[in-house]
Amino acid sequence: MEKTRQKIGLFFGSFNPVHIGHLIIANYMANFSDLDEVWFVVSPHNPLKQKSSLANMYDRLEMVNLAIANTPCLKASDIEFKLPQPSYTIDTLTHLKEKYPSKEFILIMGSDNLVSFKKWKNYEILLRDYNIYVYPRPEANVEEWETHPSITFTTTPQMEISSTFIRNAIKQRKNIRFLVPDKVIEFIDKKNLYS
Ligand SMILES: Nc1ncnc2c1ncn2[C@@H]1O[C@H](COP(=O)(O)OP(=O)(O)OP(=O)(O)O)[C@@H](O)[C@H]1O
Ligand SMILES: O=C(O)c1ccc[n+]([C@@H]2O[C@H](COP(=O)([O-])O)[C@@H](O)[C@H]2O)c1
Repeated sequence: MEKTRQKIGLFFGSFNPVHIGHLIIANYMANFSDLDEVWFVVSPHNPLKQKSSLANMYDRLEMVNLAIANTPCLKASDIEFKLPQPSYTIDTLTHLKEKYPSKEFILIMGSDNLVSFKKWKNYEILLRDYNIYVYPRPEANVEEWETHPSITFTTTPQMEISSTFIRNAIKQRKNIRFLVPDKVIEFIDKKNLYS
């Protein structure tokens, strides 16, 4: 019997650091959609973001790995570490498609990303060649994309925190337990990150 292509959802981010907002989305998509796996693609440098208070990419990758340990449907990818920076999603997807020809890659993004999507490099090609699963984020007006054939809107539980909030909380010596997995907190403490 012919095996269907494995469907991989790609969740791109700085993960500076990874938090339960990211983890809830990734695990939900891997379990409650037609995706087989979700890969966290750690971006060394987001083309639309400032570099200040950005932890080293290897530390960010390690924090993702600690967070998803023992969860086979979730993986971390360092594919962008070897590509020219800043990392443009279209280039990463082209590279992944060549490296894993038997897999189908689907982009996962929050509706907030869709609002600024026209600023992304070659966004028309992205839409032509890939499917995108969009999950809801607050106050994002995505009306113009609602009937696009490459875009599927999903429902996911929402947890409104951000890495910025976590970094600020650490700076103010607040307790971030339950917002970030314990193993990641231990790593942040050990490496003295964001303080
Ligand atoms: N609480 C959350 N729930 C769902 N998605 C989120 C949440 N926080 C961030 N995301 C999304 O996850 C992806 C990766 O996020 P990123 O690493 O930039 O984290 P962030 O929390 O938005 O970071 P920062 O506060 O540093 O800008 C982005 O597409 C972002 O929109
Ligand atoms: O390819 C682009 O032009 C592009 C522009 C902005 C963002 N991205 C990707 O989207 C990811 C999430 O973006 P953000 O701003 O929500 O953190 C980021 O890590 C990049 O991989 C990609």
